Amino acid sequence: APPFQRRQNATAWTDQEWDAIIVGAGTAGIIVADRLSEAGKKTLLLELGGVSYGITGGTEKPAWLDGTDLSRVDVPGLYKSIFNGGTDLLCPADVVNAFQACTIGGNSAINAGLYFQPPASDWDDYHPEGWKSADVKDATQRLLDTQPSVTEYSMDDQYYVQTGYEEAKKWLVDAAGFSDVSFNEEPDNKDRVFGRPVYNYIDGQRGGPTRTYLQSALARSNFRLQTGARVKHIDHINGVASSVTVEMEGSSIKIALSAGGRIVLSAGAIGSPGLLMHSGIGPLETLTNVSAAGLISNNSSSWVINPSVGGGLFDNPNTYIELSAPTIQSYVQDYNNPIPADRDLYLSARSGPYAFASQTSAFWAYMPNPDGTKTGVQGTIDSSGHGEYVNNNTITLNVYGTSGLGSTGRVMLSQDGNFTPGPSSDVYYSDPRDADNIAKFIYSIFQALPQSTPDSLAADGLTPLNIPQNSTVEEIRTYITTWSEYAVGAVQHWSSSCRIGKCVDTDTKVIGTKNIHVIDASIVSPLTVNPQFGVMVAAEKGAERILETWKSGIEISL
Ligand SMILES: Cc1cc2nc3c(=O)[nH]c(=O)nc-3n(C[C@H](O)[C@H](O)[C@H](O)COP(=O)(O)OP(=O)(O)OC[C@H]3O[C@@H](n4cnc5c(N)ncnc54)[C@H](O)[C@@H]3O)c2cc1C
Repeated sequence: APPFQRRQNATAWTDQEWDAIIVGAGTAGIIVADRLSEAGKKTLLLELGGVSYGITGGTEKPAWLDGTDLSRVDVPGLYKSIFNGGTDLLCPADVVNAFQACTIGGNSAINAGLYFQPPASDWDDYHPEGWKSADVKDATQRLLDTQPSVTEYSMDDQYYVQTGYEEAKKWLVDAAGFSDVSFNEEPDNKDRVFGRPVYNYIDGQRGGPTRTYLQSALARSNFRLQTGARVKHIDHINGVASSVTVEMEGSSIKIALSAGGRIVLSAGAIGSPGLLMHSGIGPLETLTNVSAAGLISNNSSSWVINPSVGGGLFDNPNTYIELSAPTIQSYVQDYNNPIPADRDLYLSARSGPYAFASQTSAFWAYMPNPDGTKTGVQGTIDSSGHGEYVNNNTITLNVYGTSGLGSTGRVMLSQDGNFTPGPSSDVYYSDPRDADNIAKFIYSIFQALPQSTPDSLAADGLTPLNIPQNSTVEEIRTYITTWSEYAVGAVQHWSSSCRIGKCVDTDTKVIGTKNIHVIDASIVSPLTVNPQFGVMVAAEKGAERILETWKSGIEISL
């Protein structure tokens, strides 16, 4: 049994009634469960996956970690190896049609750990009253107090693998005029800024809610984490939930809520809308289709019709730009066979190239729109090439579109009879303005590079290999919107599919229901930065809202 089973509430948990049932021990779910259990609520956290970090009992690891208490999850430098498969950490195919983690910590157990505080404008411009930057200020502070953001991740305070950083700085700061900033000191400044990435690592290892919030929750006797428990649907009548139906080891069981109890879905931006739809909560047409297959247990007269469930699904459109310079020395962290000196530096001192996920710099800008709005763009520079461009002098710049984009899709259920939730095909570039803005941005920063072509590389400075430096805006636009190994790939930053003010109210309660909440990436609008920091703020704020409405004695009766 994993070590955590010793402390928590362990007796006959399936026969008990719970004040709060949280579905998904991921990035947001762990935080919500910790805060509700801290407030005295009897809290059950259900996770379909299993162990991940060494601290949870995770043992998946390369041989060079044998004899340590680390799993692959703990070592930041093993981040990219997740894309090679062969792991129990990822979601089974019938859970979500996307590349996502199903394990303790959710995607925070497999992500790169980039941990950027969203600028205040993300809350002020894109979220409703009650969720403006002033409203989430305390939640943000609680988050930072529990899980700091760090720029110095290598425990010896050195930076490694820096040739790409140096060249990028020459390009963007010296030639293009971006400001060189410390992102943690100026989180609100995201217009033409360049700097070193910041991460949620702790003492040279992966951090995140599993290392922080989950540990405090596990020390409480009114809390239980149950792994291997897949929630199939919520049992409710007209939005008043009484239990959840869970599949465990092949059998189906019902776990009951206590009177006045709450269900919180934290199954991720694809999973949570999917679970609502499977429970008879969502757009009428979807419910009708699922129901025709016999998959919704409650009668149509007790459904909750909410057309915004699954609507507005967002992911960053991205393009890889391969960049070469004579001064660049690329670096790839190897899963099985690290360079011995780098391995020893990590094992003995949590330092060196394995102490980070290989992003050496990041930058942001906004593109102004004629209607006064602005479209965010982000660049992240990695330590090695990609695809066909993997020689020693090559690094990869990943350019994303971020906040203010117009393109969104929705969570759809598969038509193969399983009704597996996944993204619709119009997530990327369905609004032509997005591709225009991103192409114009790439064009503008290319103007600050030395003149070069892929066949005649610049003698000094960076040469783009897959998109020529002298491309026109139109050529860049075509490149970024045409599928290739470098363009129109999913970043897997799914969000915004059950937004605050549309799908859930400002207390995170699903509109039309009495005691069913969603708190995860679903409720957050597209952010200027990588999503996890904002998702964690939403978890702190969402838990605060739930406790507030609980305190004020809003009665829930059947
Ligand atoms: C490869 C990768 C790299 C990334 N890198 C970064 C990064 O560096 N920085 C950043 O900010 N963001 C990054 N992201 C995105 C970020 O990790 C996610 O946006 C964030 O973790 C989402 O949190 P969440 O709480 O919404 O869901 P998740 O963390 O996905 O949690 C959902 C949980 O619910 C569980 N679950 C789902 N369905 C059920 C069910 N039916 N029953 C029980 N449990 C269920 C899942 O197993 C999972 O544990 C990355 C994502 C990926 C995939």
